[in-house]
Amino acid sequence: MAHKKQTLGEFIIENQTSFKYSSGELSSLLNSIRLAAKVVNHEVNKAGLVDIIGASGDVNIQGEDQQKLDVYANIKFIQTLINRNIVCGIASEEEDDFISVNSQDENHQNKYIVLIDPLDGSSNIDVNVSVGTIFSIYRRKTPVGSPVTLDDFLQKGSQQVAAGYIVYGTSTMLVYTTGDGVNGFTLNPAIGSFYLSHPNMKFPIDGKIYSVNEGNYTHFPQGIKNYIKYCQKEEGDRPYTSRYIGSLVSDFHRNMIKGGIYLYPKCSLLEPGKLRLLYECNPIAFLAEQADGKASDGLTRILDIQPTELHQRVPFVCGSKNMVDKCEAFIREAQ
Ligand SMILES: O=P(O)(O)OC[C@H]1O[C@](O)(COP(=O)(O)O)[C@@H](O)[C@@H]1O
Ligand SMILES: [Mg+2]
Ligand SMILES: [Mg+2]
Repeated sequence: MAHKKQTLGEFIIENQTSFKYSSGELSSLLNSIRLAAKVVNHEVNKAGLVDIIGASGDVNIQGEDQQKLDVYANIKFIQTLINRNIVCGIASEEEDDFISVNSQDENHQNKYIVLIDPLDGSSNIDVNVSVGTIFSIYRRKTPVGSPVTLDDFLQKGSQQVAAGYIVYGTSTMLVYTTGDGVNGFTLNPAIGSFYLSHPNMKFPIDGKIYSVNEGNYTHFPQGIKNYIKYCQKEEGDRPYTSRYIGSLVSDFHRNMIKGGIYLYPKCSLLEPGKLRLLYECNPIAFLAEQADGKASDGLTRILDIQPTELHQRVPFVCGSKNMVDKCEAFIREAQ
């Protein structure tokens, strides 16, 4: 059956022309991400058997203990992109600063930058719960041939040319958009190819699942507390079901398929929230909107936020449109 489905490689080439700036460069970049995803997937799948479980002993710029798999995935994605000379700059959750790739070489005509969360859901690595990788792609702003600058990375999410994630779960899937809808591909481990399994993915406009770390409830803003109470109230089609995996990619993926809302609000413990705008919220928000869902910081559309720092955090509300609208209404009301 699998052989009848289109492979990711075929899909990328076939859809190249629908891409505004189609020059083949973006296709090569997506293919490099596809390759790195397979390499990391191979390591994730045998996590219990090789020395890839646990902390690496290092701390990243966010003050978080880097897990061995964070470091491994970070190296594999960066190496794959640099070795294929396919980007001019890379930023990663696990790197303090952005990496300028060969940009001194004026012949270096590459025009794309990539921002990655190499391993999302790090707290779940050791307990065999699904984790992911998130990527976001922009055209550089600075002229080709000149060194990339921070400005190239601090672009609004609305400027993304492509975004996606890989979820390493019961099956491994790569889901992405180039601004022309969202498509999901499942890896056939026996053949080592991704096949189009979820064409044209769409958020149900409404859902019955809410995903939030309720352990932080007492620290949440009043509007969020009111919305969570609303989700739990015995009324109409409520209470909703609480589902929280603790891996943004996996919670988002489930909610996109079944209908639901994910919240990581600001709270007095974590101002202004935990998730990073550039390589978590922007790519997930781009996918959400391309799948008829919605994403904001509770008030402002995520893709309209002007970034000011590489690792800045923002509150995040994302999912089925009607549910996000409702949550935002509670936030505005409480304000
Ligand atoms: O444990 P908490 O505070 O609920 O946070 C869980 C959230 O943090 C994250 O793990 C942050 O991502 P990283 O694992 O890439 O740092 C999200 O995937 C997840 O949704
Ligand atoms: Mg993450
Ligand atoms: Mg991470």
